[in-house]
Amino acid sequence: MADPKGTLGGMLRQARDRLAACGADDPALDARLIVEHFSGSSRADAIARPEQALEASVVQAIEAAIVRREGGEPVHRILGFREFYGLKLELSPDTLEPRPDTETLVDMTLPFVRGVAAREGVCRILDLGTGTGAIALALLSQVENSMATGTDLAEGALLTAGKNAERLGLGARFSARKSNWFAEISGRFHLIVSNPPYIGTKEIDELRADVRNFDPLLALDGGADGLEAYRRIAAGSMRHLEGDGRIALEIGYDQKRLVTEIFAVAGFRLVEAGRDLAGNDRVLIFQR
Ligand SMILES: C[S@@+](CC[C@H](N)C(=O)[O-])C[C@H]1O[C@@H](n2cnc3c(N)ncnc32)[C@H](O)[C@@H]1O
Repeated sequence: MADPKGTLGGMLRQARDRLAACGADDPALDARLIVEHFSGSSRADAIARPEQALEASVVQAIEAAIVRREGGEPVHRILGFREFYGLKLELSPDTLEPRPDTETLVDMTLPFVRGVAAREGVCRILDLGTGTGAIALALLSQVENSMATGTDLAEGALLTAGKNAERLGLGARFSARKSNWFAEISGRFHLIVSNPPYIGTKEIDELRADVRNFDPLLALDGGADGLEAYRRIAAGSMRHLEGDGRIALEIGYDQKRLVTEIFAVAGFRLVEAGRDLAGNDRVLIFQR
């Protein structure tokens, strides 16, 4: 009989037990993601053929991934990709790992993007701080007559976003541009979206270790009170938004009132607010 450590089922059990012992939030899921990724197997394989033998190099790669996970590295950082809105997005050290909560922002803006695309023939989107390209690419994947510019200050993020767009067949409708918020942007857009850094500088140390140690600081640090990016985005939006355009923002759970005030001073009113999967205030949509 094959050494159970070298079989698909045995490896899954071993990975799950080790990750449970180190306190991972969801050891069964992490084990499955790691084993499937490095062995090229599927969930169905694990059910139908648990005795399937794994090559020594595959066992080694899985072992190495488990050690990284035991050390606190998030599972998607180890795999190098994360699913967002049904899209497989490559990650890099310069990109935030896109979060399921951000899908709320995509859900809430899709009807507007569809409406503009149907009415005007095209919807132009600006995604400020695009990271992996998550928000822009999700919208482009859902609405054919749309195009997006994704900006970031991190060149590594722009490279990754561009690669994601190409791999997903969205490259012709996505352009990545290095810009400090609006600094290098010209023209007007129907929709400005952003999930900017919104954690106050002093609160960064209090974040969970897996966020603090593996998401890039540039993606997290929103300045002294966490609101610096919103001030910059509010200040530039009037010049870059079409007359009947919308601004859709992800916010921290306690920032709704303050961000609404910042945009009111810049001439925008709140037209919609949404909560995330846990019921926290998470998305604000503004227009003139
Ligand atoms: C919270 S992450 C969001 C990434 C992505 N949009 C998402 O939702 O997964 C914020 C992004 O803003 C970028 N960023 C930070 N400061 C910036 C600036 N001054 N100008 C443009 N982008 C900036 C970061 O590099 C990071 O990619």
